[in-house]
Amino acid sequence: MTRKHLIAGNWKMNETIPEAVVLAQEISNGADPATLDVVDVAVCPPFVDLKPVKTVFEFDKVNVALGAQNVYWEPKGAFTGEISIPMIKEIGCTYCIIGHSERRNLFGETNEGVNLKARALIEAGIVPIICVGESLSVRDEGVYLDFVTSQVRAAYAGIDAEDAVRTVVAYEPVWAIGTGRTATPEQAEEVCAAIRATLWDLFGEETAESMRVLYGGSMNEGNAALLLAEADIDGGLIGGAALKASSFLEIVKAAK
Ligand SMILES: O=C(CO)COP(=O)(O)O
Repeated sequence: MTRKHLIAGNWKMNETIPEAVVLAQEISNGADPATLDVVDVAVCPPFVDLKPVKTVFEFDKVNVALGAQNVYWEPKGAFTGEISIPMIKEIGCTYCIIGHSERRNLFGETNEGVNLKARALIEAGIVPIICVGESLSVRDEGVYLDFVTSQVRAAYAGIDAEDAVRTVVAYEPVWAIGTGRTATPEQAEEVCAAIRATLWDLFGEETAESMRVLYGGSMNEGNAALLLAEADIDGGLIGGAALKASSFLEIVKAAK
């Protein structure tokens, strides 16, 4: 089964609107249209940057999709400070990251919340990028496969194969995020393969084999090709290296 690679840039809490416009323009100017036909590419800027970034890509007619970094599952109402799925949909998001370890660890996001978000996004036709990954202490205890696969099972509770096929999983070991300490291709593949085995168990072979499992954590232009060559790694969720257009585009090229 050949799966189209997806390279998604998670800009995290970086880039004011003018900075975001410059970065989007650099990506747009540097992107090779032929590569964008064979690799799915998305950027996930902060909420306030979504519209300006969208405008750049639309004006340049460049095939880069837009994603949000978080969302709330209720459609509207008294939820001060939250952003709804209809809002990100209207602005043009086709992806939404959920369950990022920074949200889980710093903002109390739970497996249950991730599941509610996944279901609401699927319902709205937006692709959730469901993040899972273990901390260093969990890895050192040797129970990381159990930990990560139970995060996957919790995220997909009540979701059937027909809907699961429209989702993406991102394996992001917490110890590799922003640390420069990338998982080796073998370490990343071991967990991504275990995630796929879990998806197989939940949804059957055909669905599991057609779903994309990304790796994220200090992925850059120097290590992307080897990570992306692994059988169960279908793309990358890029943090720091996504903030420099040339690095991001090198990773996109490596995903061809
Ligand atoms: O958290 C990440 C993407 O969501 C990875 O971040 P870094 O690429 O900066 O390690």
